[in-house]
Amino acid sequence: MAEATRIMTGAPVPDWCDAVVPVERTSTRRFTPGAPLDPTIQVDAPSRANIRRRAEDVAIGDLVAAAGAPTTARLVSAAASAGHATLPVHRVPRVAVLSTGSELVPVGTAPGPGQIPDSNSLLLAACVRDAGGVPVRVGAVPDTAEALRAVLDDVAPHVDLIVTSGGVSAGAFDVVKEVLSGTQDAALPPAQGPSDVLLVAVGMQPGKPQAAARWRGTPMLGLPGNPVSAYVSFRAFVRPAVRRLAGHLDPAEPLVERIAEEGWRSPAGRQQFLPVRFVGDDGVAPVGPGAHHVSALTRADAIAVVPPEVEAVGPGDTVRVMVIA
Ligand SMILES: Nc1nc2c(c(=O)[nH]1)N[C@H]1C(S)=C(S)[C@@H](COP(=O)(O)OP(=O)(O)OC[C@H]3O[C@@H](n4cnc5c(N)ncnc54)[C@H](O)[C@@H]3O)O[C@H]1N2
Ligand code: MOO
Repeated sequence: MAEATRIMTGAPVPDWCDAVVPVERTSTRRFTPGAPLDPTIQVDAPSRANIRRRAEDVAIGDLVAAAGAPTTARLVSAAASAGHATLPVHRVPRVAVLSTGSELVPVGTAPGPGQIPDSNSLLLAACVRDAGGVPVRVGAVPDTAEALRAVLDDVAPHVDLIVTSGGVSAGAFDVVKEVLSGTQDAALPPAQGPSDVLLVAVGMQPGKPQAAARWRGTPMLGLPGNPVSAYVSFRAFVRPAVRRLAGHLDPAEPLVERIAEEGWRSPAGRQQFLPVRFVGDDGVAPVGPGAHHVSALTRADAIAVVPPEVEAVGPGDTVRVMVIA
């Protein structure tokens, strides 16, 4: 003969009880407010059944959230359950995105002769969001040093990173290069202009011309203007920076291995970033002859990253790819 008492889900278990039986498995069937409890339990109660033990989820000293872990809804719940009303977190980085080019018109405005829509500022702003930052989209800035300097002065104090597109190559109007190289600003101290300037040709294709600097102390990355180059450069250089600023401990792009279904050529001495689509379970193939066109990116599932010493990828070769989420 055993004794029983009524208990609701979540209530503390009296210390003389050693099991909990769901009401629908007793002769009472369901609790009715005010009705007397039927004293007869018709089931065998396996010992310890339906009792949640103290610390069975998390014990004192268990790790609930590792440093650098993303503050997901699940992590917030676990921390709250362990009694943490606040957590030390990294601020979501604010990233200014601006395009340079006097040929650019805002998206939605019909381009005249010699003009094109400023697609890069939308592309890069969306990439910043995907990377976990807040984009501050400045839009297009004409190719004059005065205009670019004024915009950089304006945004630098309010953001954690500035990303520009265009104006870093060898043209006559390569304005990012001009203002960073400081030819006109040799006398400006770093607090009023550029410092730590790198204007480089990176051994990659596309994306060869790149710039890195600080503007009035704020980090700045200058990407090439060609839209596919801008996208690939964002994935290679900017996304890891945004993730680092957001507090990720391992901000690098993960590469996964796939098998080339078709072969393609790769430039000697440059790391190739080629838009590819997934084929079958583990294959990839180039998206087509227009891989340097921005519309090709919409058909791509990943970017194949081919090392500089490889001049041709053959069918059946293993290639490493960055997946486009
Ligand atoms: N003499 C040389 N010319 C070029 C070289 C070189 O080494 N020597 N490099 C080539 C490479 S590689 C690239 S990439 C481009 C990059 O040059 P810039 O970063 O200075 O880019 P821009 O000339 O400003 O623009 C290139 C191309 O992309 C279009 N563009 C620019 N911004 C946008 C935007 N916001 N949205 C859409 N499209 C944009 C721009 O109109 C040009 O057609 O230089 C090569 N030349
Ligand atoms: O390397 Mo450029 O970046 O050819 O497109």
